[in-house]
Amino acid sequence: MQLNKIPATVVTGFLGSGKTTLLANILRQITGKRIAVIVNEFGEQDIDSSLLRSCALDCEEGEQVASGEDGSIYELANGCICCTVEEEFLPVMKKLVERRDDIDHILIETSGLALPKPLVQAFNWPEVRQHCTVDAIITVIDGPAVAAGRFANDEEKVAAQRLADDSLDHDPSLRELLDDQLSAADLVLVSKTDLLNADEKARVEALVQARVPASVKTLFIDQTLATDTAQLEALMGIGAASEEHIDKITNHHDKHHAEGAHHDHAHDNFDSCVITLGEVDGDELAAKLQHLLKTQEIYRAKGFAAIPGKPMRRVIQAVGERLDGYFDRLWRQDELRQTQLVIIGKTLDRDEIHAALASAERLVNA
Ligand SMILES: Nc1nc2c(ncn2[C@@H]2O[C@H](COP(=O)(O)OP(=O)(O)OP(=O)(O)O)[C@@H](O)[C@H]2O)c(=O)[nH]1
Repeated sequence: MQLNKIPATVVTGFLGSGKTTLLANILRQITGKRIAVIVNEFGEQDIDSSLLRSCALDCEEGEQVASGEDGSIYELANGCICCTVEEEFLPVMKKLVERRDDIDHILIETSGLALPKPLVQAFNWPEVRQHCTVDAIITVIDGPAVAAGRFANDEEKVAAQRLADDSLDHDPSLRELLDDQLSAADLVLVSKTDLLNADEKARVEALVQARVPASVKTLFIDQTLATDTAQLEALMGIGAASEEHIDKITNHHDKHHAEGAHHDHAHDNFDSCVITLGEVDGDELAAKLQHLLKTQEIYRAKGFAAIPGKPMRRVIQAVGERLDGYFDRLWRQDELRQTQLVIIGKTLDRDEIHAALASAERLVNA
């Protein structure tokens, strides 16, 4: 029976593309809907749920986010949601189904390295199918990163490059991840378009269009989405019932399996580490991190810094080489004032990273 199923929106997209920002905007702006949130992170520290939780509290809408015995936001243990569907995702969905009278919508953020397909297939399990439907799979892609060719060059360039030199093709695991995350999309959001000029926008659009069917819409978004309640509401009412056609979607990952090739998930090539420090000098931390972003293969860094004399915690966000920081909320009395950063990349030298960032701590203690 289709009536009264709880709609679930699955938000997917590469590391740092803007998924948590989208969820935070929805939680702040969509009032009057009780939204349950499931987040899954790659990396051993749940930064996103902390950001979302503080956003949900800011909203002063206690009822807005469905509250569960383990809090309003369900965190799935580290790693990749698509590999742990049965052990982790299904039990959470069963809990939500039990509480279905208190929930109007479910928002699911996959880790930046996950494929949405196995997760959406879980909506066809009898216990879930009866009560929930996937309203849409929304794939967020980082406009500036795609425009810069981080995942794949536009088709003409790729063809020309292949002719010239096979080795010039981009990291195939990133290209395949982009393809696979796009192949499942019911809607594509190109984020950070405030950082794109018209040519770059056109390039990104062409690249997306080459990878999704004509029926899949692409929307360009920027920070103005934060207050565009009508648009945010529209994103949650797409009605795609994605679980009904998910099996038909083919992707590189399934193809490799079908060919019997030994092929790991994209995330198997990625490393992550957590750096924990005490209070740090904010400028020194930024300078050292900026240097590391240039010299190590770091795709993503995020976390919180404790700055001496500052009553608020500082959020640290890095995507590629772009580093950003802002104070989000007061440190709570029961919280340890410490600095904690999750770093995600390839072949990371944890000791070098720790030593570099620890100089920001030494400066405070000097
Ligand atoms: N300039 C600009 N920055 C943005 C926009 N959307 C997100 N960002 C920034 O991009 C960075 C990453 O955003 P997140 O929303 O945390 O990305 P994510 O996809 O959740 O990241 P992971 O969970 O680590 O995969 C943050 O510093 C955001 O502030 C945008 O529209 N414009």
